[in-house]
Amino acid sequence: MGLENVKHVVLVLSGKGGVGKSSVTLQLALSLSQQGHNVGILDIDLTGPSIPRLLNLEDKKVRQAPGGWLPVPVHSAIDPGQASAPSGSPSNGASQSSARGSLHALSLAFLLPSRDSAVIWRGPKKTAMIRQFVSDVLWPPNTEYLLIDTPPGTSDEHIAIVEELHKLATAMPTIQNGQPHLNISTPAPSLAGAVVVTTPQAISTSDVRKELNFCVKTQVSVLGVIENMSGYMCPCCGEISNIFSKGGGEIMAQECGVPYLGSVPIDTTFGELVEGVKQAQRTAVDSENSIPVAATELVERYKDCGLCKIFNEYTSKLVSQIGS
Ligand SMILES: Nc1ncnc2c1ncn2[C@@H]1O[C@H](COP(=O)(O)OP(=O)(O)OP(=O)(O)O)[C@@H](O)[C@H]1O
Repeated sequence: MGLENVKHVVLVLSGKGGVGKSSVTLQLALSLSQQGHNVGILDIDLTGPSIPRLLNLEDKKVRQAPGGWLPVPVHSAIDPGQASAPSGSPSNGASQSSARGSLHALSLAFLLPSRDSAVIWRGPKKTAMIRQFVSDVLWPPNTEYLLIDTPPGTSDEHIAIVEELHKLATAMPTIQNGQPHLNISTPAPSLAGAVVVTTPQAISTSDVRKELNFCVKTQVSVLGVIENMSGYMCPCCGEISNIFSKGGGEIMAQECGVPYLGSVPIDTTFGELVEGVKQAQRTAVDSENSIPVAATELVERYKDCGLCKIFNEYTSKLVSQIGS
């Protein structure tokens, strides 16, 4: 069985490419971590993985441990005691930061020889890879939320991941000494549901409706729709201009009878956060955990991004919806 250490699994889906699914996954993860939760990101976009790039971790490789693959650490947890430690105390940077949970990530990109390696796989190979991602990854103990970033559409990767997660949830008891035995030391994670990302335009919402149908057919509950790139927030005055129109995601959610989480404007500070890191900062390595400084500091720098407050609100809603 896999995912023993994971409590809740959330899929991030969209019908169209480029609508900001990976960006939403990343921001949900950063925001959950800021709220003190231990988080994992599993990137199952096998042919176009974006998570390593967004995390500034493109050159990292997965390590193999006796029981499976170890996901790449992005930042470690800081407990409330450490966070409030007086300045001048022995420091790993914790005294300047508030409490937070850990963040780890896994992507096929961390297993490929180079960042330009093309993945040209037919369905069965993709399905086998997804199965391995579910069964052979050693997520750290107490991983509360595993966010799964998916490719656009409803293809092999989606069918495979949902099948595997349903299999875990309905794991049959084994027979031991002639009696049915349920191994309660390896509890199954709950498939909490899906966050569905769209942009406001009809060209995106019409494809996202298919994604919602996929959820119905595969019995995945929809936690909420996010309308991304919903207007542009002026960095000077904060005023929002509706470049790609507005409200299409909310109307679609109403018509399909699923919850609407809210909208996310286009914000240039987010682009600067993930794209604007200079090469020197990308390659500078934090000696303590051998992760690029740009990645370990991402959660702190995200606090200055205009979208941080919005995502904090949406993750709080999700956390209370998912429950314990
Ligand atoms: N709200 C936003 N404000 C500013 N930039 C954004 C926003 N959302 C996404 N972007 C930018 O848009 C681009 C596409 O986003 P992203 O890679 O998350 O899309 P995707 O839906 O995951 O794409 P794919 O088709 O690869 O699955 C990225 O450069 C990202 O930084």
